[in-house]
Amino acid sequence: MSGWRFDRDAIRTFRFVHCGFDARTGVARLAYAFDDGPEMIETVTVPGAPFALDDARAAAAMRVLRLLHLIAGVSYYKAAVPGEIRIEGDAIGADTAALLEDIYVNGLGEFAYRNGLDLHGRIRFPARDDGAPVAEFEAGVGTAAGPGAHALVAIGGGKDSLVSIEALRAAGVAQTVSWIGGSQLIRACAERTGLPTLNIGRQLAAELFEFNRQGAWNGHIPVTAINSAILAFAAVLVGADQVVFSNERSASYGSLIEGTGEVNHQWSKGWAFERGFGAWLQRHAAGDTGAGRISALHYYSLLRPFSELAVARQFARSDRYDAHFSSCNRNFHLLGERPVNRWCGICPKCHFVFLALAPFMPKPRLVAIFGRNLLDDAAQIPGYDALLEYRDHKPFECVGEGRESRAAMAALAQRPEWREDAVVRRFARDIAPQLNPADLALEPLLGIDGEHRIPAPLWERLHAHFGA
Ligand SMILES: CC(=O)N[C@H]1[C@@H](OP(=O)(O)OP(=O)(O)OC[C@H]2O[C@@H](n3ccc(=O)[nH]c3=O)[C@H](O)[C@@H]2O)O[C@H](CO)[C@@H](O)[C@@H]1O[C@H](C)C(=O)N[C@@H](C)C(=O)N[C@@H](CCC(=O)O)C(=O)O
Ligand SMILES: Nc1ncnc2c1ncn2[C@@H]1O[C@H](COP(=O)(O)OP(=O)(O)OP(=O)(O)O)[C@@H](O)[C@H]1O
Repeated sequence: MSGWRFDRDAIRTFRFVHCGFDARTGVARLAYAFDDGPEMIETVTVPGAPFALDDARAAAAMRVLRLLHLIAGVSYYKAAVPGEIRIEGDAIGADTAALLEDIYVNGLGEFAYRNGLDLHGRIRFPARDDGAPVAEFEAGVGTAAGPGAHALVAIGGGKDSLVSIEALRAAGVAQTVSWIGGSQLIRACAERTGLPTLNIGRQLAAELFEFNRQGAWNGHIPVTAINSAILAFAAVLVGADQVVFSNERSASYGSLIEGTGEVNHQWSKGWAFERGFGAWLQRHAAGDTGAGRISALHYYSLLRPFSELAVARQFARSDRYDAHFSSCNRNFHLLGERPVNRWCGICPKCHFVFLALAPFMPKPRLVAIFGRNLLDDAAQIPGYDALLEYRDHKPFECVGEGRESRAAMAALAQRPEWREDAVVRRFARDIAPQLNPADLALEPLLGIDGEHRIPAPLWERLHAHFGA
């Protein structure tokens, strides 16, 4: 509407206006608006069009697209966090509303904390009255990944997804390495795998950036939830029966903030999201329990049973990606600058990944990857203190638990090649004496956890690969 001005405090309603998919072009359009303001249209482009979908697949695609529309709305909703959410068109069920409330409240946890907002009780998705909530439906999880399975595997350019890709390769699962957005770094890693690739386009509505300039609320959003929904939608279109992410056990634990409690930057990488989202797909898109469902659509994280340290150990077993990968998030901005040499060397992810790999890699190899030794630079001590949860909380980033950082540092303090380095020496002198030595052992943190959604036959085949 011409003349409409963005005023975050005056906005009352966030509207999910409509969503649609053109099977001839592969373009999905997701439309949102505040009050009677202009439509904000995000597009997602899946290569491989035109798509010829039978009735069941077309119906499943529309259901997953609808969920994608509702999840991706979080980027726009956050700009004003109005008190009312309105969904135009068909009403959603109570279980979908509950999943969305979970994603918005927890996925915007860091955003709310940093902006001094309280979203609890504020975010309500209107739902039709379904009667009793639908029971959790996990059927089929244990039977997938047999012959004929085809996985879309998310790749993020870092170590985690590369560990999963190599594990699936070893297990003989057909996989398409898939990513969202235009990152050249991710493309280089994907090409290095030598496997088929799928690069999905995503364009945020230009209005959002304009609203940001006009004073919108801004902050972290649950990007893994959005990427998961995009890949689930793509899986239905291309006929894949699995969507595989690489979120480790450690992702389920947030930063403990005094006076606030736990705030998890990476909530949508955690177990609670995986369970809820995976069960929703099973219930609404897959299974032969009703008309218009495809036979299977399994969503799981292959690394859920492992800690960050266990994943780092696994990654260190091969040097295939040393010259290509980076976990530094500064590579992935939509706008603005990127680090020149893949690792900025000063952010929490660079700090953590260097530390997590150090116990498992020859020192010269690690220093060659990063182009410098982060543990022999006294200027990095405050960054490492936060990782160690020493006089600071764990950073709002995708890093391992404090106990993992402390155990890795303690292991290095025993190694002649590391113990004289500035950050390690300072840990051994000032921090370790205050800790219980029994809590600093590395080995117990490398164990496998039973909580995961990996299909049972696949998990059995993976045991040998992971040396379990
Ligand atoms: C690359 C990055 O870390 N970006 C975070 C940063 O955003 P910034 O403003 O510096 O730049 P851009 O990423 O270019 O974004 C520009 C604006 O666009 C909006 N926006 C972007 C993507 C989106 O999906 N929705 C959006 O609304 C937003 O208004 C931006 O200002 O700081 C932001 C605020 O804290 C973060 O939200 C940005 O994080 C990105 C969404 C992102 O993709 N981050 C991943 C690298 C990331 O954090 N991955 C985690 C997974 C965490 C999770 O799932 O929650 C990981 O490494 O494991
Ligand atoms: N652009 C993207 N498109 C699709 N999936 C992505 C994208 N970025 C990240 N992911 C996926 O999201 C999950 C979390 O990302 P994360 O950054 O932790 O993993 P990574 O890049 O594989 O490893 P690292 O932790 O070393 O950065 C992973 O499964 C990753 O594959």
